[in-house]
Amino acid sequence: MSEPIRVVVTGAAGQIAYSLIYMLSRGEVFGYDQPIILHLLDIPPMMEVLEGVVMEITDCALPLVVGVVPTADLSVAFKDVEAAFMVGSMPRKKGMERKDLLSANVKIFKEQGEALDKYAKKDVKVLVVGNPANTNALMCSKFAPSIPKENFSAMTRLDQNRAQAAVANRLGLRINQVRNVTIWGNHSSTQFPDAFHASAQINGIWKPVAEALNNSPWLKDEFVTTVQNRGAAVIAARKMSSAMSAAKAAADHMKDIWHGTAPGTYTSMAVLSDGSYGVPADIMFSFPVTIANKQWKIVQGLSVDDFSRSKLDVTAKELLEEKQDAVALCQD
Ligand SMILES: NC(=O)C1=CN([C@@H]2O[C@H](COP(=O)(O)OP(=O)(O)OC[C@H]3O[C@@H](n4cnc5c(N)ncnc54)[C@H](O)[C@@H]3O)[C@@H](O)[C@H]2O)C=CC1
Ligand SMILES: O=C(O)CCC(=O)C(=O)O
Repeated sequence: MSEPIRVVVTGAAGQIAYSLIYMLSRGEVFGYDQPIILHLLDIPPMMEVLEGVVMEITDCALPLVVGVVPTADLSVAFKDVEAAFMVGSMPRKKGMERKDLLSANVKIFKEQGEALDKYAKKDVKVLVVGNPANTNALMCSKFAPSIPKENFSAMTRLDQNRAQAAVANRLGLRINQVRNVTIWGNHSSTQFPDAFHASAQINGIWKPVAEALNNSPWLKDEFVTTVQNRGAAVIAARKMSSAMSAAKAAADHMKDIWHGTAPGTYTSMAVLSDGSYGVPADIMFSFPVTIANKQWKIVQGLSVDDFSRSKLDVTAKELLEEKQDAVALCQD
């Protein structure tokens, strides 16, 4: 067995963490032979609830969990961690847009960025889940200057999973018979779910999804709006935001960072824009990426027609506005 790694989950007493911790503890992310020490951070009023979560982890009798550190202290939570799931923050309620959470949440990511900078391993991989995830990730990285910016990403994998599932359902295929659906931009209702570069396996042969769907207008309208608004639809139905699917997506995202993407496939994550595809630099924008040796690379050379261009521009504009607001909030 390898040496244990330290993994922090923030918002550990909350609903996403409740599903995520189990997946991590089973070995689904870091490997079935990788022991872990779980660092579980929440705020002081949640310590009793967190104690209950710790009891349950113990009672699961999970061989890979060799230590659990529940805490409300940032210096303990981030000490020597190699992977960070930044979930802890307020979720939106019915009728809110995710960016409405900026004023409530961004300072959490400022403070926790500073703590990562001080206490975490310098090669820590940081996944921001808490909304508005892209801009929180940007600010978190800005307040952790000693950690490479490339180590920070924000989660759009849930949107990708939703999009992949929607295409598979439409074509009557299994989920693994659809690949390379991309989410561009913000984890918000301006995101652009793009199946124009995706493929579907039909009768054993991979072909473009657009061809499989006979260039159906669905790909430009209902598919896009359904994925954009899926989070709100879950809130309307459940009266709480998505949690099981969010935890699964967080696990998928970090698993790809740890083990890489499969040949011929790519995945979506919000990473620091370098100006690829005409996207402004220095915002956390979701791109298609390949990953090897825990390093991502933006997939280059995908065609962007006028329809896609206008979608990319709208979501980039929103991220620039969020960034401006976040910078102002973090100056207070
Ligand atoms: N990027 C994505 O695709 C998704 C993002 N989200 C976001 O994830 C976040 C968490 O969602 P849930 O787990 O459902 O919320 P929740 O309310 O069930 O849990 C959040 C937890 O964070 C804790 N928390 C609050 N401030 C904290 C701080 N400063 N430090 C540490 N912990 C703190 C709370 O006490 C609570 O236990 C929300 O912002 C939500 O909008 C949710 C689903 C998908
Ligand atoms: O929609 C929200 O604001 C919370 C959950 C979420 O981000 C999602 O379901 O995509």
